[in-house]
Amino acid sequence: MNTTILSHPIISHKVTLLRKTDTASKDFRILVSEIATMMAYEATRDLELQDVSITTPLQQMTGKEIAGKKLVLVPILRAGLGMLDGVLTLLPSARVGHIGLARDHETLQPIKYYYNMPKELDKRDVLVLDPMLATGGSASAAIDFLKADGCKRIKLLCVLGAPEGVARIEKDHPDVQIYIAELDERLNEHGYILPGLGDAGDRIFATK
Ligand SMILES: O=P(O)(O)OC[C@H]1O[C@H](OP(=O)(O)OP(=O)(O)O)[C@H](O)[C@@H]1O
Ligand SMILES: O=c1cc[nH]c(=O)[nH]1
Ligand SMILES: [Mg+2]
Repeated sequence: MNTTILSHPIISHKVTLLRKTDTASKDFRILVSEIATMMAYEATRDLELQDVSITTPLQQMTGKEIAGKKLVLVPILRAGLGMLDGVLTLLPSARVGHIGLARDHETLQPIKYYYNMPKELDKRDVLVLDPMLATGGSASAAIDFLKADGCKRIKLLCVLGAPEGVARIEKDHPDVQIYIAELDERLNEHGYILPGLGDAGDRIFATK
């Protein structure tokens, strides 16, 4: 299984606050960002290190630093933008690409309306950011576009995942490592995650 469910009391506490109907957009944004920082911490556990010679105030030593390859963060618009600053807190030198996708309300198919990536994607590791993995259609399409651009190492970070979405990514993209904060129960007839948190984009940007 390529899916890691982050199991941490602080994350659970923050996800519960996110889910509550009466959590205002201002607080919702802060919580998504904080959860994203913690998810990025877990998703970067295997970053390559290299030795570096440094001098402390007392002596010389060989320390460790992150080896050269720059990461690319790819939020799926809109809701993925809510995770971006939180991940950049941990990885301030990362490059950022954007994919705009909106689910058609009837068919639930993702419609692409924007795509802009940094150069040399084939040489970089990519973290795709989207708080919601529902049917998995949007994340799967985003990963298709990135692979078509040469990406070889992709991780997907989502706050909530439905079993249907996790299964879809594991089937379409078995090479992609998935990180979710919590695995929910199922989708409803409109493709919303249950118990879920509603429409993440609308809650982040106060559009409803
Ligand atoms: O797994 P799926 O079934 O594809 O659903 C998940 C997608 O739906 C939401 O985006 P939405 O289409 O609502 O766009 P928004 O971020 O602009 O609100 C969410 O942020 C994901 O991108
Ligand atoms: O529950 C869901 C499903 C898709 N997109 C959302 O924002 N929420
Ligand atoms: Mg939305």
